[in-house]
Amino acid sequence: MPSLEDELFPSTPGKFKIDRGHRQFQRCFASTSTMFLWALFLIALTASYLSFQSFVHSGNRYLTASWGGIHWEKQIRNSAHIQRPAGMSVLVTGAAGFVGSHVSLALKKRGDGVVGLDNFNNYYDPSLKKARESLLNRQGILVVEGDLNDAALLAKLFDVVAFTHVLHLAAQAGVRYAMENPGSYVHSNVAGLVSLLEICKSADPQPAIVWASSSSVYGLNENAPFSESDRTDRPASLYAATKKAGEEITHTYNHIYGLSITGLRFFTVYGPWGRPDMAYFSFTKNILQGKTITIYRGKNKADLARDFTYIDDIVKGCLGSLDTSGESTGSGGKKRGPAPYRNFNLGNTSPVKVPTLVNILEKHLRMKAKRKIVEMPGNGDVPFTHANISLAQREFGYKPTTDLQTGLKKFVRWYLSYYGYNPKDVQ
Ligand SMILES: O=C(O)[C@H]1O[C@H](OP(=O)(O)OP(=O)(O)OC[C@H]2O[C@@H](n3ccc(=O)[nH]c3=O)[C@H](O)[C@@H]2O)[C@H](O)[C@@H](O)[C@@H]1O
Repeated sequence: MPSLEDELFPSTPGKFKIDRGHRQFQRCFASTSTMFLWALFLIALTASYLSFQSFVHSGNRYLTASWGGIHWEKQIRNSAHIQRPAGMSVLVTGAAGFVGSHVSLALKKRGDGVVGLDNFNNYYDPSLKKARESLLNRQGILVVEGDLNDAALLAKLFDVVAFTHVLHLAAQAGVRYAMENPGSYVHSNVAGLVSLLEICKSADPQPAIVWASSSSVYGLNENAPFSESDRTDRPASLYAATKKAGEEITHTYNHIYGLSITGLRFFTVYGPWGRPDMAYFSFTKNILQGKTITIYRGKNKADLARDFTYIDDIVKGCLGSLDTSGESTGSGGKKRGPAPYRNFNLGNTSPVKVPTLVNILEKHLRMKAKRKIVEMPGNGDVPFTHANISLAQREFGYKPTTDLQTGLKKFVRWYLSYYGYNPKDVQ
């Protein structure tokens, strides 16, 4: 009997004499077998294509990912190592940021373990973030480069270290930039937050979470000073709206999964190593360069005012919040009982008008500002902020001690040395 191969590609046509019925049967059999073979061939081809694709995909991840591996895991463990009795191991998101870098150093200094996470985006000069990272590295703190939305990376970090706390400071900050790039606020402050909470809720043990909300949640609130019990349902900017959303989102994770949550409403934080996008920082730069600064003014020519809060006071507030956070009650995605849910104002309690801020800078810089006063554009700004801090005072003894004069003096000194000015030429 001819082989199937012979039947498909006969080497000598007409070699076999077969009757009609038999031939028809053979043709039919041959075409079924052919189809079967083709099908097999196609399945094999598809399977090898798919496995090749998955190899390329995972290979890419290993080739391009800046994280993973035994050495990397060892670095993470060392960085998270606790060096005091009853200390904590804290994952600090936004660790190369202004507040993140200061609190990371304070935690490490008192013997807590710290691992940083930061995506080093270019919202403002990333070299400043890298400089802050170098400071942290020198104190034995590792900052992992990665985004909150990278669930695989977050899961890996929790695989390697059973963090007791997460200090979540990574965010798209800035009130007015939200009109230029709204998507970045949703990406970091909403999607990124949920991505982080998903990992935290599934972790076993679950960490307690302290995170950065904002004084901007008070929006158009007119009760002064602002209390945590005041309305926060009238945000004036998309930035504020995403922070308010964060407060609601964290509430659901507290309610469903038993995560301990503390939201901190920061009031216009300033100081050394600060954010170049903020007014006190850009005013300093422009005054030094002899450029005009724009000062916004509210309705009826009323000056705008902010409850400017010095970074060292904020650091104390963050530490106090972490120390009193209480524990998450769930594990592996299951709630076992109610857990704390708190929101605190961290402000200075003494608002200062923006033109007064400029006067103070002029004094420390010994230079006159070229001022241009313009009506506040409808860009998300609120006329004033003023914190009532009695809740934080009661809960963890929060008491700001640095006034704007003193704080700006320290900032200016840092600014001049960081950017290489000779203070004598200026002051
Ligand atoms: O407290 C907060 O919740 C917020 O504080 C700051 O937001 P903001 O108070 O607007 O701080 P700046 O951007 O430094 O502005 C301070 C004041 O200077 C004014 N300003 C700003 C820029 C400018 O060119 N001219 C000017 O007069 C603003 O209108 C505002 O009244 C931060 O940028 C936010 O990330 C933070 O969440």
